[in-house]
Amino acid sequence: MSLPFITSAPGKVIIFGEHSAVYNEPAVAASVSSLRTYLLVSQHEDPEAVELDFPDIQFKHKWSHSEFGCVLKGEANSRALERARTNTRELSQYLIESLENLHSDLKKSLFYHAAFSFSYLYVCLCPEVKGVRFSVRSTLPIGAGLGSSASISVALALAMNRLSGAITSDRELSVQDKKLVEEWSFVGEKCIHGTPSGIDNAVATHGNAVLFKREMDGTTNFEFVEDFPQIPMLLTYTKIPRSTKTLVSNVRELVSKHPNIVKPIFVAMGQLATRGAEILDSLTETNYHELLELVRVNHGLLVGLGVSHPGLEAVRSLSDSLEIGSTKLTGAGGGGCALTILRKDAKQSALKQFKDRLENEHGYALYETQLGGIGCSILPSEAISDQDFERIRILFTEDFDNKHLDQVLLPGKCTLPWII
Ligand SMILES: Nc1ncnc2c1ncn2[C@@H]1O[C@H](COP(=O)(O)OP(=O)(O)O)[C@@H](O)[C@H]1O
Ligand SMILES: C[C@@](O)(CCOP(=O)(O)O)CC(=O)O
Ligand SMILES: [Mg+2]
Repeated sequence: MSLPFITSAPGKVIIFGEHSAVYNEPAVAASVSSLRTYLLVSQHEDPEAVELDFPDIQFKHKWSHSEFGCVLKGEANSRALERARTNTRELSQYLIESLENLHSDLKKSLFYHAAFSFSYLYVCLCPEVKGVRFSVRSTLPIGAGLGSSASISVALALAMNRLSGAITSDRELSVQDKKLVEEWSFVGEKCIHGTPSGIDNAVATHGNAVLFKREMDGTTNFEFVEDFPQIPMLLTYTKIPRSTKTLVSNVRELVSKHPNIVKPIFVAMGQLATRGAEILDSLTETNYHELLELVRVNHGLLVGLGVSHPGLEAVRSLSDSLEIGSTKLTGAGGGGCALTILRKDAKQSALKQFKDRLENEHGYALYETQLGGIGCSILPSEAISDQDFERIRILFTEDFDNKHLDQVLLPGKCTLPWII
């Protein structure tokens, strides 16, 4: 496999059905193609090194390839690895324990899940690869409910399947390629937050917008919402940190305490998502009002699950009082992002007041971004000149702000010939 090459995957916005998606209810999500994770895979100066650089979270770690011997060598390990490679529906307990030893120095840190997810995919997909550096940069806020965990899992899964030779095309990513990326990025999501539904990594893989459902038997069904309408919306990033893993496990506790109360909430959310997908598939002036209603009801149900936050309620109540539209939390909640679908008759003065107050009184960041667009993509080494590589390498090593990354790398906007 010739180096360097780059993979990329978008973030996402869940429009209807977060949390209930984990309990096999349908959910609707759309990619946010302009907010992405980028992974540069390049030659390492040390031929034995496997290095992981995450400048966005100030994390860098270099392993010597021999350190993975505790997972790769020996009969028992080979059998466990074979099982982990063939059965991706649940994580291999054996691998989890072996990798925990390898990462014992990181166990308590924020970086543990990212390093664990990387190593699990590495030992399963391309364990013989060494003398390589994996550098990750995101224009996507991390831990914000926009699917950064899924986006990095997709970028890693695509890169490692490329390194192993499982994905070779230099023209386009086939349906089979994307199925492989979706399957292994789901493993990456599980390493980061335990019991994902799979909607985040499915959207980050395929792009566009999907009505997604994970069946009881673990298989996934999804239909693309073709020609996803560009609905006027605002994304508010509260910058309130939270962990999807914690929020999802809190909901799990609630449903085990009150199954007869919480399960009907999940069913209602699933109904909401199905109706929402129908409306988005054939949006009209009349059913647009119903879309706003579904957003309002979905948020109320999420509040009932205990996954909102006073900082999110500030956004929701301001959008209500200014009558600009309907707001719901998006992603796991607990902070992170809120999605406001705007009324067609929202007054410009009210919109300006909404943005000014959230930015100046709360310190929130607002994104006016399009939904849908390009999913995972790869820039093969043949498409990267030495001059391009030098410019790109600096983007991954120096502290550049997001717009520099987008100018050079954003698929569909930059001049580089990304394969999608
Ligand atoms: N660019 C990145 N660099 C390193 N780790 C990342 C990056 N993006 C995501 N992660 C991992 O994903 C975790 C956030 O995932 P999660 O809590 O599901 O939030 P969300 O998916 O909403 O962003 C981070 O704590 C980190 O482990
Ligand atoms: C809460 C959930 O429905 C979405 C999590 O989204 P995020 O990691 O907060 O971006 C979990 C899932 O579906 O995997
Ligand atoms: Mg996540």
